[in-house]
Amino acid sequence: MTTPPPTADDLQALAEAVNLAEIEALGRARLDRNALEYYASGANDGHTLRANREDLATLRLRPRMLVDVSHIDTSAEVLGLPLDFPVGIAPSAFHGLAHADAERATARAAAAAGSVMTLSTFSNTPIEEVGQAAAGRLWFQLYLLRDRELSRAVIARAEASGARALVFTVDAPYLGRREANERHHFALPPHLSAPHVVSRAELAQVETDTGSQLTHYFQNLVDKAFTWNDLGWLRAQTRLPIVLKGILTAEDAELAVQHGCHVWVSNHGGRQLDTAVSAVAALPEVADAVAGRAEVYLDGGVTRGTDVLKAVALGARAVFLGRAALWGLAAGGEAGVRQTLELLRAEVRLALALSGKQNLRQVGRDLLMR
Ligand SMILES: Cc1cc2nc3c(=O)[nH]c(=O)nc-3n(C[C@H](O)[C@H](O)[C@H](O)COP(=O)(O)O)c2cc1C
Ligand SMILES: CCCCC(=O)C(=O)O
Repeated sequence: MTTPPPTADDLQALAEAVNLAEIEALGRARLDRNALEYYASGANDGHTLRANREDLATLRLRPRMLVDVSHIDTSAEVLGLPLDFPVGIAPSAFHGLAHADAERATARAAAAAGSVMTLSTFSNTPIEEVGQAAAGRLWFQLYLLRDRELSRAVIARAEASGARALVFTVDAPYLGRREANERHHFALPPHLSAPHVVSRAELAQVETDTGSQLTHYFQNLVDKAFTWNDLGWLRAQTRLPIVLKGILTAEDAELAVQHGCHVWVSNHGGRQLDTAVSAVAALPEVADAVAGRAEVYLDGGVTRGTDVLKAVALGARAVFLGRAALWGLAAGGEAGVRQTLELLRAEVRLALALSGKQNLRQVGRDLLMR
């Protein structure tokens, strides 16, 4: 099914939304079951999905008073790219389920907000088009395919399209079991495809009567044997910085740094190994292990300016939005993602001021209760 374009009333409701939770409700209401369950689901019982948010919310702040906060600077930098505030878009598959403009809309919103978009290997839009829309504010997420030649071709296309980093996802050799998608046989609607990896004709041949089309399709495409020893191969394919997405332990953070990579703390939005540690709970040990030798980012459960500050306090240079961006896209296309980012930017600014901080460089672990 195609999600109908947002009406004038939808866009009015979006413009009046005061927080990301309201945009989420608007976005959810516009999606059919197939799309909604795909976006919303976590693996199995959803413990990690919930823990990402709960653990962010329960961390307590230690604000300082009587600081001159008449000027607040929210700016940040990721791999040399200046950001207006420390929030980017995490890679997520299939933006075409939310809006006809799909990844182009998300990219335009990220560019307009001074953010950065990470395009998924499983996008519905070819990277060449997204690169144009992102105006230099683009990273590319790589799933390493068993077909190494196809992987090489995709990496070359990402470079040629202006991507500034390769985000290599390491937590999904197999797709976690999102049981709602299995129960209701998730499938990409016929008007959508995944142009980096597979043709619509191939997709149509995937068996769906036994579960999620996605699971079958993914399991066949992705390389499950890739290890730390193979990273040299990947390094040789690109001159872009490599970010390993899905790191949750000090041990793997150390290996990532030894292999010349940056570190993205994530449990894939609770969609992979259920009961894995929440992203924010994993962040301190990862940041300590990295010890300034590489950049550290986080995603998972970020919906508030205070969430952003807490991640920065624990060592993240920036955080990334997964579902929040998708809800915005569903609620109102480019305008919805833009509104999501602008609300969050304002919250980051206010949270800094009320914490007695003028900029992100002043945000450290002393902002948090032990
Ligand atoms: C619908 C959906 C699709 C996703 N697709 C991808 C993907 O293609 N590649 C990837 O590395 N991560 C993917 N992720 C994980 C996100 O990049 C991110 O880690 C996660 O959504 C962050 O959690 P949050 O949704 O609570 O912000 C996806 C997440 C969702 C919700
Ligand atoms: C087949 C695309 C997989 C996308 C993904 O990573 C997810 O759904 O979490």
